[in-house]
Amino acid sequence: MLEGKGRGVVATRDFKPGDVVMATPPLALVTAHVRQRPDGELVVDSILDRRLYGSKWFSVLYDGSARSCKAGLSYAPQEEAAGAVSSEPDGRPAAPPEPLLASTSAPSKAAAAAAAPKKKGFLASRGAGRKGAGKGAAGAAEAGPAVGGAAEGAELPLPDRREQTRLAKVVKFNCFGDDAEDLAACAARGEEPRGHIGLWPEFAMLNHSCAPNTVNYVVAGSMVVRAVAPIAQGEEVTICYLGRPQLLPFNKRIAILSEDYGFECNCARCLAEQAHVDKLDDAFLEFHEEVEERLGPAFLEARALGDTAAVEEVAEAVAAGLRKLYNLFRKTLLAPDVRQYYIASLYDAYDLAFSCAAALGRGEDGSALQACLKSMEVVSAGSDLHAILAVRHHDHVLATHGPDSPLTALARSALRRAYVARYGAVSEAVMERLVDLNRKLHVQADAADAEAGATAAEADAGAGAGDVSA
Ligand SMILES: C[S@@+](CC[C@H](N)C(=O)[O-])C[C@H]1O[C@@H](n2cnc3c(N)ncnc32)[C@H](O)[C@@H]1O
Repeated sequence: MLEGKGRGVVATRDFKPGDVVMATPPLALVTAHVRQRPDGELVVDSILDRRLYGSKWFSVLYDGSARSCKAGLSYAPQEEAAGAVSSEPDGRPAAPPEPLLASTSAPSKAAAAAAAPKKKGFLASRGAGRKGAGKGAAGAAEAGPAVGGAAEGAELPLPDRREQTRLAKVVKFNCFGDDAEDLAACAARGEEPRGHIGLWPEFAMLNHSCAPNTVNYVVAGSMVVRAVAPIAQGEEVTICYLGRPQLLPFNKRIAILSEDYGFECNCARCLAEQAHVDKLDDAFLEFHEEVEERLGPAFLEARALGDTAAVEEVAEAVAAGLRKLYNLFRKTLLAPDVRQYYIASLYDAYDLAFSCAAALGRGEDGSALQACLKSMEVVSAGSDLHAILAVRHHDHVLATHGPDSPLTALARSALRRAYVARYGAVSEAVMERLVDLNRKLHVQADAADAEAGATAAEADAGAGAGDVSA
């Protein structure tokens, strides 16, 4: 039990960055094609179909009520024989269930009715926060039989409506999903990455921080949680529930966590940002709004129209806003760690600076890259974005300063730190392979971005809307 948080996970020994803190199989798992994230209701259906609600986990997992957060857990990790997953006491299948493909199952009426409204509340809907997360079923090509799971529970009667409602809430508050596994690692293993959503009960015991000390992702159906900072014995192990919104200012993060998860975030980052915002004279929150509501949409429109002058205007406004805030940071003598939290919460502004530089054909924006990379190290170490930004930053510094520069050596160390946090202490050869795959991924993503811009511009030109030069 942790003050104000219900139950949580506490380290029973010291961990260093890259160490695996937890690797645990799912109780239920639904997969889909890459870039699609199945709906959480399919997890409810999978649990009902396979009679997995017989698991003891359903009597102890958080269901949104304060009472359920206090239920005692008699969980003791099983001694694992040669890595086998043993299970019987908690009703978990002896082997991880075969994932149910989203395309094989249409939600049952009962479960759909019982499931909570499809809003953002599924932990999964925030996942690792990639753009374009799809909901709903996968393409049929992958369809396969829904097998495995709960043969031993097949005699269980279906739960009544009230119990089904609770089950849907347990899924809502405890499941996790993403629109892909780690793309580079999948490519290295020759696997097709897949969108997924599932319930990993031990993992669901982890509480949230906006600057967590671990990163998590799915490997072959299991949830892997890796330390991204030193974790001392007795310290709480935290994950981030937010995905991409993790990079928003504290007021937005707090609102999402309160609305979707019903708690007030008191993590070190939220407290630090909140405590200092008065000193910044509202300039920080106003600039963020300006980027979100005016400059971001103006950039997209200008890029689609190929209006270079308008892109330039946006670039200048973003640069001026960031300069002004830096001066304020300096004047108000924000401590470096607090300043770093603010910089992380200005991620969208740096992202826009990148996009403007790319649309104007200027290549990488070195200072924006550095700020983004530092932000990742501080609040989102080991994330997929961290791995990609570390490569971009390294390649930019190498191209600008050459292989013998001390700056290139520093960039190389930052790259190594990112890869250790995400993939563990892998050999140089494996790291090189992963770096190369991530490099290709970001080149592809940039090309797709540019193409999207060009397509929009062509559509506009077709409608007689203007000059397509970008
Ligand atoms: C997936 S559960 C995590 C485990 C939970 N503490 C329990 O006892 O089952 C998510 C819920 O834990 C609580 N929680 C998680 N992180 C928290 C935090 N940083 N501060 C307060 N409550 C938190 C909230 O009630 C949240 O909805």
